[in-house]
Amino acid sequence: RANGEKRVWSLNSFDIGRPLGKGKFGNVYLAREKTSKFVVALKVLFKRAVKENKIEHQVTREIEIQCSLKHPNILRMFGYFHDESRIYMILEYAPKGAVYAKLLSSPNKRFSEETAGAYIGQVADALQYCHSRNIIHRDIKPENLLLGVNEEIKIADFGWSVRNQSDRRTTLCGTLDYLSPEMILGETYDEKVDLWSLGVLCFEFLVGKPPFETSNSNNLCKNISEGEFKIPPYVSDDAKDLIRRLLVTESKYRIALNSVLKHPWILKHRAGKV
Ligand SMILES: O=C(O)Cn1ncc2ncnc(NCCc3cnc(NC(=O)Nc4cccc(Cl)c4)s3)c21
Repeated sequence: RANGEKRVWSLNSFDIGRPLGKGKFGNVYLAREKTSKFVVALKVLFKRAVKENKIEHQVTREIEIQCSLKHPNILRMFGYFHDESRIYMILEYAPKGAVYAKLLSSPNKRFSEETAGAYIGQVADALQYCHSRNIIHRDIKPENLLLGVNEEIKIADFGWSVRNQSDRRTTLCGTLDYLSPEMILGETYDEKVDLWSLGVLCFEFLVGKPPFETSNSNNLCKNISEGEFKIPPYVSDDAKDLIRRLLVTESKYRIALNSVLKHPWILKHRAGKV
């Protein structure tokens, strides 16, 4: 809209297409806005499920945060609306789907150094943008990364993002693999938790599994808080160096994002090396 006034949306503004993904709180559908023919992804959340899980505050915070973010590597949220039983998020459509699916279908279930380097550089770019706005994502993992029309990374699902204060009230669900030591230990934390997750993501892209994976979960917490991990020999020395600078248990010693963006391994695989 020219003067940016908030348009009021409703379900009959859209033609609904095939389901794109299924979630615990509701599904995502391909959709097309009737007048503009603009294609979007429509995430539907059931109000009852949101209420039962006491995550209304997370949904409102996500909408507030994601509508304010505009970056090529962050999935846009164009708006939202609700009816008596559901909340709808109007999202940018990522035509090349989930990074997670691409990782599973890659040879040896891992990416080449070129692909991994390009993706990690784009995630670092998007995180630098978020942190400059005092926003911590807190849930960086392959499941929350999508791919745009040119295979560019789109960080999605700010359901766990917060403004920069430690908010330990929300019990974290889903995989613990990506949790930083300070979060595991319930200490106060800051945006450096995203750096830890970036290190876990880099490891998983290059190795095909997260660094602290073990059979039973209490060892997992021990391994994470002690930061013990082994990087296989086929990983390049540059990539090993970056992983080791990100997976540092003491958060204040983790490499800063602007140094990540200047790291030799990232510069080598940056598209166009801008
Ligand atoms: O592979 C897929 O995911 C399917 N897919 N394929 C293409 C594609 N293009 C765009 N979006 C897709 N999926 C939606 C991604 C999301 C973005 N933002 C979200 N936010 C959210 O879920 N919030 C939320 C949920 C439950 C509770 C709470 Cl508190 C908050 S989900 C797409």
